[in-house]
Amino acid sequence: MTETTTITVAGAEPYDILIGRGLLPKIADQLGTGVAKVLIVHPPTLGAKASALRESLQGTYEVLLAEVPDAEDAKRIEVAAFCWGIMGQTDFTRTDAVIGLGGGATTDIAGFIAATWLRGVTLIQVPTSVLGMVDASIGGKTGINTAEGKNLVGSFYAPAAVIVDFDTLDTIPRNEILAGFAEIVKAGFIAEPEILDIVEADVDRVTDPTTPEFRRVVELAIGLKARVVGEDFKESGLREILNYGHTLGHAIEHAERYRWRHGAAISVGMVFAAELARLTGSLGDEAVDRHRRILSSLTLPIDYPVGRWQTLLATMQRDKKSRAGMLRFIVLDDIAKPTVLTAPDESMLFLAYQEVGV
Ligand SMILES: NC(=O)c1ccc[n+]([C@@H]2O[C@H](COP(=O)([O-])OP(=O)(O)OC[C@H]3O[C@@H](n4cnc5c(N)ncnc54)[C@H](O)[C@@H]3O)[C@@H](O)[C@H]2O)c1
Ligand SMILES: O=C(O)C(=O)C[C@@H](O)[C@H](O)[C@H](O)COP(=O)(O)O
Ligand SMILES: [Zn+2]
Repeated sequence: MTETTTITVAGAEPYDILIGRGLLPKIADQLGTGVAKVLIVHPPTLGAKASALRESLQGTYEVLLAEVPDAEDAKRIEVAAFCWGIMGQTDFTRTDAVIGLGGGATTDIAGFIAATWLRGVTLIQVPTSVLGMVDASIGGKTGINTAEGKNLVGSFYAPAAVIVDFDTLDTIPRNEILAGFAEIVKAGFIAEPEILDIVEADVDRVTDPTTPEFRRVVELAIGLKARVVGEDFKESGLREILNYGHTLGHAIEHAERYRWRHGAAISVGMVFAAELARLTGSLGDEAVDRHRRILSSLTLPIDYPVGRWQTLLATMQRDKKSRAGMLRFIVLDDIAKPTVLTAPDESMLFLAYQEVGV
């Protein structure tokens, strides 16, 4: 029997994150009373798990399935409209509930339709990827992409519960585990250096979901995310630290038409942010090299073609952290000392980019 860890996210409407194994039967407890219909939003890869979940809830609830496209292809307005269509045709009311079952892209679109249908219905997030477990399913950032950029439309909408069940990882491809580690390592660099030590000690053990090392780093990353979003739900300050590596990372995802994994793109983005901090004099060589060593040990990319700079710069201008046309980056003064760098000189940005450029 595996122990269940419960982490509560503070805020106007606090909610629990349950972490462990064999937790899917607990979903019914989290739905509360008064729910009649449940819509499970899932990608094709999670079809069998969605059907099993439907079986377990059927009888108590009327369970509907919305199969959405895989990965980033789900984060489109047409997919939201498809889900709203199902809800409209089945008289889905304000007391019904949405379950997001899948990776971060699925939980982002599931959150978005729950936030917008009738201006908000109950949402339970059931992440099935490492990245979804440690980051995307927590904190209520929901959203879709537009032609101009990533996550440009969305809302802050907290789930009623997050169920992190490691049993759901039994089908996850190895490369998706490693992509998820980019966000775990991000948590290490911005606030939880113990994560970095554990990854450095044995990368094979820490990336094996059956080991205590895996559980430890996942719980550290979840704990950090829960603390940060509990304090600053709408990203008016502290929450920006969770965007470490994302300014360039999102621009790379957009430039690559989402063929790059989110974790891979922010891996390059973190090395870029580290190089930027080295150029401003706030981060030493060893800390920058540590970024490269750790991310490479996870087989994550640490460079990108140098000729794409102008395209990336144009996309970065639309980043949500920009203010009055000024670019802002999360950088480190040291490991676990994140800060905001506002309007760095364009020549310095290009110099930092050349350091990651190939
Ligand atoms: N809302 C937030 O706070 C937040 C935070 C971080 C990332 N995100 C978003 O999350 C997304 C990235 O998340 P992701 O890496 O989980 O991507 P994803 O949802 O695309 O999942 C990655 C791949 O793994 C597959 N998969 C997931 N679980 C599986 C399982 N158990 N078995 C087999 N296959 C499985 C998916 O079908 C997909 O092909 C991006 O869109 C990113 O912007 C959001
Ligand atoms: O929760 C947050 O806040 C984050 O920034 C977490 C990021 O890992 C995540 O990718 C998020 O979706 C990025 O947000 P955005 O506001 O830059 O779109
Ligand atoms: Zn991210």
